[in-house]
Amino acid sequence: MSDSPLIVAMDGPSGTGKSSVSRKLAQRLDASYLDTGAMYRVATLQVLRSGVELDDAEAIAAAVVDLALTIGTDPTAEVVLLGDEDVSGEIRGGEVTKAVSAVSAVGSVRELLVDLQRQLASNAGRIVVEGRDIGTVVLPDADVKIYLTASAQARAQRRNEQNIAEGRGDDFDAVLADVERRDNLDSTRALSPLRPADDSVTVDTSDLGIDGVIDRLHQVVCERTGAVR
Ligand SMILES: Nc1ncnc2c1ncn2[C@@H]1O[C@H](COP(=O)(O)OP(=O)(O)OP(=O)(O)O)[C@@H](O)[C@H]1O
Ligand SMILES: Nc1ccn([C@H]2C[C@H](O)[C@@H](COP(=O)(O)O)O2)c(=O)n1
Repeated sequence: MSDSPLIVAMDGPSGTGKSSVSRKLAQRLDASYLDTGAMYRVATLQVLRSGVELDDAEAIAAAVVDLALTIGTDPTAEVVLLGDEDVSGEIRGGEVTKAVSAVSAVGSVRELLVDLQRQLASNAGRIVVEGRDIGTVVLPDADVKIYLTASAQARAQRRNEQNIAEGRGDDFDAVLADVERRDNLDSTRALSPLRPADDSVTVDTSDLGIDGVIDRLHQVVCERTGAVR
């Protein structure tokens, strides 16, 4: 068991496997895990419930001022609460997924959540943090920065298989269109757009299984930190 501080920033577009592999990598590294996408999804759920228009940035900002978000950092147990309500399932649904890029493009939403992300990371000591702007904006001094990529086709296929397994239907074309739409919105927005940090290591997961990706990422962390594997 290591107790030396370690921050791993994991960024990349939707469906590259960030959540699946970050959670397992964190366990292998004896570290905490933070899913920042889940935080933007909870903010989006609150915005949707408040009924404001998604093109009204001021109203979105007002809707999240009192966001009662609780997010766990234990990689073996997902905890995502809005107030006392477990919203871990609802935030993955189609309504939130469609709206999340619009809400996450609003500056005050980002300021609120980035502050919280930095606090959680600094309290954890050892942590894997995944999102879109972790290596570039949230934790620019992270010890290791990884940028996961995969073709849009591979990502849509994975997401569609996940939808089928979870009873959310089988519509590859719609899933691919949503993946491409979110890639475009996330990488072209004015604030903290999705892009690799200059000092990140890019890992293409298109032709790797989950275990192969985790082995590769563990190797990168060991190489970058000088740890023995
Ligand atoms: N290397 C892989 N090979 C096959 N399937 C994978 C691989 N990585 C992830 N998956 C599967 O792809 C789906 C999406 O993975 P995951 O949710 O981890 O991606 P993500 O990058 O976190 O996406 P998002 O940013 O949208 O949350 C899941 O069903 C996961 O099991
Ligand atoms: N650090 C982050 C994390 C996420 N987002 C936005 C962009 C995504 O489309 C959305 C949902 O993330 P996911 O659950 O798919 O990882 O949240 C962001 O802007 N910055």
